[in-house]
Formats: sequence, structure tokens, C-alpha cells
Amino acid sequence: MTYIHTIMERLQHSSPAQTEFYQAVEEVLQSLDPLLENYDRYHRHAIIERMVEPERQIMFRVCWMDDDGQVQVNKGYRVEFSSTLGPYKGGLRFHPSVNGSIIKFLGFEQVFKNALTGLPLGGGKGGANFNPKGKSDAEIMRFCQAFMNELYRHIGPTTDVPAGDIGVGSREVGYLFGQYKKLVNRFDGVITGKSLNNGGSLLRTEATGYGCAYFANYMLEDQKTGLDGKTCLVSGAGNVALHTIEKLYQLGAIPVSCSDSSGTLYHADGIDLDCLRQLKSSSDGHLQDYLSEHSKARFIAKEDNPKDGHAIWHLPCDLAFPCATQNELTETDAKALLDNGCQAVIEGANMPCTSKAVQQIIQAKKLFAPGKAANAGGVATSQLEMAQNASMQRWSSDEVDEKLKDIMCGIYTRSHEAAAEFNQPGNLLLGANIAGFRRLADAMIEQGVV
Ligand SMILES: NC(=O)C1=CN([C@@H]2O[C@H](COP(=O)(O)OP(=O)(O)OC[C@H]3O[C@@H](n4cnc5c(N)ncnc54)[C@H](O)[C@@H]3O)[C@@H](O)[C@H]2O)C=CC1
Ligand SMILES: O=C(O)CCC(=O)C(=O)O
Repeated sequence: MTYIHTIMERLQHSSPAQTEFYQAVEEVLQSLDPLLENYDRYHRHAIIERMVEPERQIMFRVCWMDDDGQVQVNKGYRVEFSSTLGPYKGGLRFHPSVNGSIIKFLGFEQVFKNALTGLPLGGGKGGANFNPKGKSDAEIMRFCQAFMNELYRHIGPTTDVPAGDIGVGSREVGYLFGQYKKLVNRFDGVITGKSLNNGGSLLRTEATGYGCAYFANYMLEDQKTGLDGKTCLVSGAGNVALHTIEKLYQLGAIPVSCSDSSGTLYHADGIDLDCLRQLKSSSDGHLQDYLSEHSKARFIAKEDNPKDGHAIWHLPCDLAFPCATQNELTETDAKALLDNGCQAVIEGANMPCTSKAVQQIIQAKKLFAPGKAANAGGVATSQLEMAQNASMQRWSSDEVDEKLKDIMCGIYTRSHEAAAEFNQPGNLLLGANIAGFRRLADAMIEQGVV
């Protein structure tokens, strides 16, 4: 394990105060321990040292004018982590919490996730510390245009292809794409998650949540069970959460919760998805307003969260799907889930469980599906969008859905088989990290010292 300390010390020196990034790196390195023990060539080629250092990091000023004529300034990022397996690929996050550490952890995770899909995709991530909440449509458009005024010179359909993430949906992607096209005078497949009018793919919007539910079902089928009849806690109320809830219903499960930064909504009979969608689509809708239509539901405000935890994970369930944001499920929460009989945690978000929470779940021999496996359906369908753009075709929903299911099944199988090969059957965290790492590391060695 000493090489882990050496790498972590190096990172703390070269990239100070990047706690989320250290967390993501350490988790991967711990999983790789059994592989690296026997593979001197990875050491000789300094594979780990190269993998933890992004190929390129771009930071830029974004100036835009708000509706009152006041100039606003934000900080933009694009971290081009690895182009070993294909163009840099990964979303853009617009959220006030965005900083260098968050974008780097997301980029690092993305590299391994994309490798695990088996598709020709490198990894990157970007975003800005811009808060879309409360902004008018015109302000959002001006911000996206200002952001693209710098980003356009770094991206391209075979170099770097961004997409959405928190705070970036098809509206923002539309404005970003429009400005790119204006600047370069080409209709390129340079960003994914586009609307159908702009050359997007059917099912890209749904893909992360659908893929997450498919992954859970493959994992449970391998245990001779399935989603049918299972009570599920889902956190978040955005793209990933809503489509996870939708697919869980279609596969026979009962999703009973959702959440946002105001608190948790719990409806033991099952969340009314139409009602939730209506609330979230209105600019002044609050989760709590759900109670006016469903008197048996409960709302737990964030002020009533338990110490060091989140009320949502203290509710009874068979399965838990954290689908909001990083570190939203703590050690305290993991203990509560296990005490309440939860059988599996499936990460829809990126790194939603803290390291200690993950350890708790794995040590209790419960199933754990890491985000880089379970939420890879989104980026995989982005690759399907790129393939359609490059060949100027449009595939039907059924075609895309079949491909998505195959890709999720492949990710599950690769993770499961690698875990068994390294004598930790069922440890999908270890399996996913090793399977992604091997593909990437071998390609890096083949490409020489670059
Ligand atoms: N959109 C996509 O295709 C993919 C998204 N992801 C990950 O899934 C997660 C959710 O992303 P989306 O649903 O796309 O974003 P979104 O913007 O549609 O929804 C985010 C949800 O998380 C909640 N949230 C965000 N920050 C929070 C905080 N600090 N505390 C409590 N709640 C918070 C928001 O209220 C919202 O309900 C993120 O971790 C993202 O990186 C992962 C793979 C692909
Ligand atoms: O679709 C994409 O390119 C990226 C999706 C994403 O940001 C993620 O997988 O976390």
C-alpha cells in the first residue's frame, strides 16, 4: 500500500486542497492494489502517475450581463483528463459549489467510467460556479453564450465533446450548441444531450436513469431476484432521479422517495411521478407542495436531517439509489440503511457515497453498484448520439434502448468478472475499477510515452 501514500502525498503537494479529487483517486487506487502487486510494467510505465494528472486543464473567466444591466463574473473550467481511448468526453456542471476539486474528481471518475463502457471515449469534465437558480431564460442564454465564447476553441467532434450534468439540461445544451455553431460556422456533433431538433438522440435524456435501473436489475437477477416488488429510496429530483423512478416503476419496483436541497419527500404508496414532474417543471414549484395533492406523503425539511446524515436514508427500503450529488450518503446513513434491511445501494449520481459509507456497505456483504458502472448509461448514449451525428442517421427509440441495455449488461458483466478474477466475487467496486483501469492502462502502454 505504500505506493498509494506516495501518490497521495504527491497529489496533495501538486494539487493542494482538492479533497473530492483525492477521495476519488484513493478509492480507485485501493481497488487496484491486487492488480498492481503483480504487474511491474504498470509501474515502469508510470501509469498511475500519468492517470492522476489531467492531460490539460483550462480555466477561464466568464463575463455576462444580468437583466438589470449589471456585469457578472464566473469561473469556467474544462479538464481534459484523458484522450487515450477516444475524444475527451464528459458533462458540464453549472452549480455554485463548482471548483477545481469537484471538476477534477468528476473528470477522473469519467475516464474510468468511459473505459468501462468498452466504447471509444476518453474522459473530461467541465462547468462553472454559476447558479442557474432564479435566473431568467435570457440570463441563462447570455451565460451559456459567454461560456462558449471561450470553450469553443478547445472542443470539437473528434477532440472534446461536452454534455450536460447538474444544472445543464437540453435548454442549456441548445444555447451552448447555437453559440458554437455561430462561432465556427459548422453544424458539428460537438456536444451531446441536444434536443431532437438540434441533432440529439432519442432516449439520451432518459438514458442515465434508465441505465441505472437496468444495471440494478442485472445485478439482482444474478442473485436470482429482481426489481419486481422492491421498495426503493431514490434521492434527487433532477434528470437522473426522475428517469430512475420512471424505469423502476416499469420494472415493477416501488420508488417511495425523492429529494432536493430543501429536503426529502416520502410517499410509502409510491411517488406520483406526474405530480412530481409538474412541480419540478414550474419555476415556483416546491417539493413540499406535493403534500397538497397527497395527504399521506411526508416532507422532511433539511433542517430536520439527523446529525452527520440525511433523513432520506433513514427510511425503510430494500434498495437505495442516491441520484443527487457527491457525498450525499454518509457513514451514519449507510448504518441506518443496513439496520433497516437495505439489500443494495446503486449509485445514480457521481460519488454520492462517502468512502466510509462504501466500506460499511461492502463489509456488510451487501450489493454495491459504483456510479462509474451504474450511471454510465448516460455517457454511453452520448456515444450513440455521436455515432448518429457522424453518420447523419437517426435511430429509433427501440434501437437506442436495445443498445443501452446491451451496454449496461456488458458493464455489469465486465465488473462482475474482474471481481471474481481477483478473488473478491460480488465486489463490483473493485471489479469496475480494475476492468476500466486495465483497458486504459494497456492502451496507454501501446501508445508510448506521450
Ligand atoms: N445527467 C446525466 O446524464 C448524468 C448525471 N450524473 C450525475 O447524476 C447526479 C445528478 O445529475 P442530474 O440529475 O443530471 O442533475 P440535475 O441538475 O437534473 O438534478 C440534480 C438534483 O440534485 C439535487 N442536488 C444538487 N446539489 C444538491 C445538494 N448540494 N444537496 C441536495 N440536493 C442537491 C438537485 O436539487 C436536483 O434535484 C450528479 O451527480 C451527476 O454528476 C451521472 C451520469 C450522467
Ligand atoms: O454524456 C456525457 O458525455 C457525460 C455524462 C456525464 O457527465 C457523466 O457520466 O457523469
